[in-house]
Amino acid sequence: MSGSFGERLSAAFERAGHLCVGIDPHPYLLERWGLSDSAAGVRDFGLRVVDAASARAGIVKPQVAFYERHGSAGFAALEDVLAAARSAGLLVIADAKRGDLGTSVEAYGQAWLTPGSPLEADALTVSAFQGVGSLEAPAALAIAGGKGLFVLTATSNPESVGIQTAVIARGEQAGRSVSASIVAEVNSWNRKPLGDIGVVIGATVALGDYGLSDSDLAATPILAPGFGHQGVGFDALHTVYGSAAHNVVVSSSRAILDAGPDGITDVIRAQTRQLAEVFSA
Ligand SMILES: O=c1ccn([C@@H]2O[C@H](COP(=O)(O)O)[C@@H](O)[C@H]2O)c(=O)[nH]1
Repeated sequence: MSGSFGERLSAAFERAGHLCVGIDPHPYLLERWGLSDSAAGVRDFGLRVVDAASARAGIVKPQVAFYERHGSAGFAALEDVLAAARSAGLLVIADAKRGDLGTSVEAYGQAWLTPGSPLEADALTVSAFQGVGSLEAPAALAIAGGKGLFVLTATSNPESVGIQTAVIARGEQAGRSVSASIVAEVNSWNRKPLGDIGVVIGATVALGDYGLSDSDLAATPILAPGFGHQGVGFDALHTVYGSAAHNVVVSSSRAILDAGPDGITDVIRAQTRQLAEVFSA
């Protein structure tokens, strides 16, 4: 592995496009895939998705919660899925949404972003509820080691609107929305053309409602759930993200996984093609 996370993400976009295949072994999907709702089932599911994604997409995003359901055996399964994805040359975003402060959040960073660690991924989703500054240690670790973070900023779920559009009352970010303050602070860690510390901005949101504009995101990687099962079509990409669309990791889980083990390769191929058309239009 060489280069910064931003460089590796740009290379993945260039090589394989912007699709990020979600690895979300929901119980209903395990049943549909003929697998048991067990650690062995989620392991098999993850490995099959990795196999289908490799050579057809550049990025995968395992949803850690579905592995954590199975305790230590689930984490062992996840370790195998992460290792298989990375050795297949896929960029891996662990969707674990970790957040804390001081040495505790530093330990989360070490768990997911240290080269050679059992749960090594290329990037980790994190929460800034304790302040973006609380993420300093994992951000420094990521930047030093060629890894990335994606900070929850304007999430795709409707329940988030109140808290994420709330206006900051005190401190250096006073007057900005919570989302805009997260973007401003994250950007202080980023360098052009594409930084290592990204944000999660769902495809279901309108940037303006959050006090954001596409020009704020010129060098910021954007992890974008909300496509497919949550209702947004790929053709909305430029409308939602404007000039920042070229930085978007287009996350799609159930809209791919619903195809089952026999249909998944065709769906990944089709979604990759659709996205390439959106970017070339
Ligand atoms: O704002 C957010 C942040 C994360 N997610 C996660 O992305 C996938 C979406 O799955 P779909 O099946 O494509 O809807 C899932 O793992 C969520 O936990 C999100 O949806 N929104």
